[in-house]
Amino acid sequence: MIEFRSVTKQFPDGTVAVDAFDLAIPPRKTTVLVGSSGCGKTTLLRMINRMIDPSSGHILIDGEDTGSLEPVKLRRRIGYVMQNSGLMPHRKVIDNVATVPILGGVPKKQARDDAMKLLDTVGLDRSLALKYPRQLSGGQQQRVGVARGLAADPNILLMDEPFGAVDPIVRAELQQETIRLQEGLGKTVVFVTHDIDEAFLLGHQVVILQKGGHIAQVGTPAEILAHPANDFVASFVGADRGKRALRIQRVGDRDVVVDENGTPTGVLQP
Ligand SMILES: Nc1ncnc2c1ncn2[C@@H]1O[C@H](COP(=O)(O)OP(=O)(O)OP(=O)(O)O)[C@@H](O)[C@H]1O
Repeated sequence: MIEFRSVTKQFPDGTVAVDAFDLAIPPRKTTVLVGSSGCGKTTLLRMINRMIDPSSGHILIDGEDTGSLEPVKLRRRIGYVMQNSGLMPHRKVIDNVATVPILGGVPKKQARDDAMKLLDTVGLDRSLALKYPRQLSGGQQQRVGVARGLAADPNILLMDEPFGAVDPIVRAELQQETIRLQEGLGKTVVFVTHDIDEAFLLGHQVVILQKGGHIAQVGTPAEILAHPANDFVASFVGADRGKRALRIQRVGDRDVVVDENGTPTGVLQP
């Protein structure tokens, strides 16, 4: 469990990126922080592993105040995947994945063996291990980024717009992989996106943010769709424009579900 308790971040230039933020992030589930540009998503994510320190308030991981932990050690316990993969361009794929465990004291050979297995886990062919990041496609690089995030076998995986820069087809594949990995490995995933469809697809818990890290609504996708908390949320999820408004159409003896354009999307099961 990760808890934000009245967390505020004011940058030295006076910008208040996050203002008195409270949130409980349940373990072994995916929580998605979603909101438009500049609302404080990345700042919130980076405060979990202390890449950014809060100006006030506390972040607890399993009851332990992260402010009292050594940032470097904390970071080794928490996987981090960023947009554009953030890979080291002059290191081979295998070394990109194995570096953090080696820094953490795992013998080199074992770290490389583990890294090979992680390539399997994220659906990459082992033949890519000796290539350099620039020799891989954008989607493959993101998979390496995920493998690297998992390399220290962290309980928590932070993912900052990890699929923002890949094309829609690869993005859909990577989203499905993320669901599969989260379910299979039981990690606590905190995922940042500005895409509400991605948030609803991946999130067990979805947090809709407004500027200053203010929470507009927290809930499951179903709860948010069923009862948007206010006009901002209704607009953000598209409910005010009739988006996602499915209707039932009787066809003979069956009920067909149609979308806002009247296009059939499925058949209701008895
Ligand atoms: N180092 C910094 N110094 C000053 N202001 C900053 C700094 N980092 C972020 N900010 C400001 O804090 C606010 C929140 O930024 P943050 O990057 O957390 O937003 P975001 O929701 O992740 O945006 P995006 O989706 O564009 O990445 C913005 O107004 C941003 O300009």
